[in-house]
Amino acid sequence: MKYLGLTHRNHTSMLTTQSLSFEYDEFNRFEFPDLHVDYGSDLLILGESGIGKTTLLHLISGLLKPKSGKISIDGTSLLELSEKHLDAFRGANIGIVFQRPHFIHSLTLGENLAMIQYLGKKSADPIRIKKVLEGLGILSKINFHPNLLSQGEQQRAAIALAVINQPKLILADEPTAALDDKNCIKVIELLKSQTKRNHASLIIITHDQRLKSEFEKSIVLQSKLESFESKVH
Ligand SMILES: Nc1ncnc2c1ncn2[C@@H]1O[C@H](COP(=O)(O)OP(=O)(O)OP(=O)(O)O)[C@@H](O)[C@H]1O
Repeated sequence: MKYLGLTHRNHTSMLTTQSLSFEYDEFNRFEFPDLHVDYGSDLLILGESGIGKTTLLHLISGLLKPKSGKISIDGTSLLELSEKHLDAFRGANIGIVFQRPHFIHSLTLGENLAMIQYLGKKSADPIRIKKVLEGLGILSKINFHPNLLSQGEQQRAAIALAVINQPKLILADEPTAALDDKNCIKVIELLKSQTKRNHASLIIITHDQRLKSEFEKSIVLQSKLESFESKVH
């Protein structure tokens, strides 16, 4: 495995991963490059379909357990947390923009956000909900059920779900895959501005080459258990 160092290893990292490996089966084995993402920084992780991008994102968020390696987020060693504490840690510190948004369809958009506050053990904060929706240009949809939102509105609502609890780390899985160029840039700008507003760090994983020019730091996952290459533009 080849890995060219990307960011500086230091104690200011929001996220560090070390020697992460994972396997689903003998055909799907992965060794991932070490990541270092500083507080307030962005990182783009590129790679073609099937290379292991979603797997890496699920490892970083604790949804999958690695075969070996270490993950530290804001100084907490993820793999040392019990299941219960891991769920609570994720709810409070990590916001995930999933490839397909995870809404509760029987609740309105506002109620979905209130539910995430509840699950993240945050106090109910309707003012914060309105502020986030306003920042994303969808405050008028607060009382709508998610299936009544357009695709672009659903994408923005997915960002609202990820940032509502002011997570320290925002992970976005293919947030622009289904979007035209104009909306692609818009969504990236929204993710970046929401990240900045929350003083958080942002990791985007994608095969969308259009995003390359939008980020200073990027990593390319090149092939399973072979070579990973990283670049700084
Ligand atoms: N539960 C599973 N069991 C076995 N193999 C799996 C499982 N989940 C994913 N894989 C395989 O692992 C590989 C990596 O999957 P992953 O979803 O991480 O790729 P990806 O880079 O995110 O792809 P895409 O860009 O298409 O979403 C794929 O070949 C996939 O078939």
